[in-house]
Amino acid sequence: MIEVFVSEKLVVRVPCAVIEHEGKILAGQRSAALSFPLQWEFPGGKLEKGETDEEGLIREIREELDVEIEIIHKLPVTVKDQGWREIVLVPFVCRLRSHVITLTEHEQVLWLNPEELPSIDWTEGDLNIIQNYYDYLSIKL
Ligand SMILES: Nc1nc2c([nH]c(=O)n2[C@@H]2O[C@H](COP(=O)(O)OP(=O)(O)OP(=O)(O)O)[C@@H](O)[C@H]2O)c(=O)[nH]1
Repeated sequence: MIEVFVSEKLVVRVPCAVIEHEGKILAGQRSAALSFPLQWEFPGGKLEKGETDEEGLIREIREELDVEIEIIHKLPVTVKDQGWREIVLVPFVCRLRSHVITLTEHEQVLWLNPEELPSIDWTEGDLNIIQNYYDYLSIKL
């Protein structure tokens, strides 16, 4: 895991994936045993030493969902202040390269239409990601 102290605050970089498949987007429900239990997130996680955002994301998605992804587009970074640390969320629009998902960490996943995304209880900061994803879709269309 890469952690950097800036002005005494821990900064943690977390690449995460907005995975598109057949017009829907994957949301993952965090485990009841983790921080922010049962809230929804875009799968991903903290970087390991020496990894780029893209390498870390591909590894995390393999570990969490047992699938391969193709990274399509980087969305703007969203910073989430948790008081004692800052989470720097680095979202990427991705597509599946393999299709059988096996969950190793999440309680469940949902495939949602883009307009359904705000209807579930996301971890704080993710609504920014959703808005940035909408902006990306509007430019793309
Ligand atoms: N993967 C992911 N993490 C997110 C999102 N939004 C968000 O705030 N986070 C936070 O970023 C951190 C990601 O770390 P992680 O995936 O290794 O999860 P973790 O529970 O083991 O970490 P933690 O115990 O340090 O909080 C978590 O604190 C998680 O709550 C998101 O959309 N995707």
